[in-house]
Amino acid sequence: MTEHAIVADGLTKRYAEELAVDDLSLSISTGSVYGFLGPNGAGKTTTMRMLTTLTMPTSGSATVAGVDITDRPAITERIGYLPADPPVFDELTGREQLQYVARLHELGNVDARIEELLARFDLADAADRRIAGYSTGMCKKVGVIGAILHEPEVVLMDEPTSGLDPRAARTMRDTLADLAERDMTVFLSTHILPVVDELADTVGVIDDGRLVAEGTPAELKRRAESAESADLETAFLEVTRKDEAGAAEPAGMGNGE
Ligand SMILES: Nc1ncnc2c1ncn2[C@@H]1O[C@H](COP(=O)(O)OP(=O)(O)OP(=O)(O)O)[C@@H](O)[C@H]1O
Repeated sequence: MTEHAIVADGLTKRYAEELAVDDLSLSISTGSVYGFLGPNGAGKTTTMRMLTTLTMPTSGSATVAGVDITDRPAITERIGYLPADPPVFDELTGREQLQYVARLHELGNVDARIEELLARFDLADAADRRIAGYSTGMCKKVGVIGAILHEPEVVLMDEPTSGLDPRAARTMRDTLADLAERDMTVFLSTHILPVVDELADTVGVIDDGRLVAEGTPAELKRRAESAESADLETAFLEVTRKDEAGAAEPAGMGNGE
């Protein structure tokens, strides 16, 4: 196992005039939970899509689980990805969808693990109904189970708790904590800051495609100007605050000193 589960070096993605991700470098320790925050349109999904081989960087490089992101087959085996809208087939049942995922990963018989995960996410009763009749949250749960079924080394999740009711969101947070306990690296993008505050070892804040702050949740809170009562939301608002020219101020970037 490599010391760093995710390493990005100058990762950049340009869409025509839009510089979606700008010279992003990351070094994320194996077994840690990394909370990736940023305003709408900051470049979070684009970053995750590059790290999961779904889109090619314009320049820069990265490895995930020790594999270069140009090696799609090897990466696919080692990572799990939950996009904001999980890719599920409406015509399948939840159980069939997960059996399909198991076949894609050539997992052999994982029926017991599927049952256990369905039960954990309170989906056992719906497992034999077609996904077409599922709610948004139920689809999300199937997507989550599909992303972790093959016990990947690194799991990247885009808004894993959005659309989940409070009990399911709790289960999701417990599951993510449990995965990290088992040395899986979790890269988590969300707008729900308490989730990051609770789970993340390190937080990175991206704004206009650039990493504008990075540190532990406690460090980011300490660096907020109103440090006395600062929470992660205050810290987030400060590091993503725009100056008059509209550029993010580089406040808060550093090594915590
Ligand atoms: N396929 C694409 N073609 C052109 N522009 C794109 C494409 N995908 C993303 N962008 C642009 O890149 C920028 C970053 O988008 P991205 O989806 O990565 O942001 P995000 O941080 O995930 O936002 P949100 O929090 O709203 O999901 C945005 O300006 C977006 O319009």
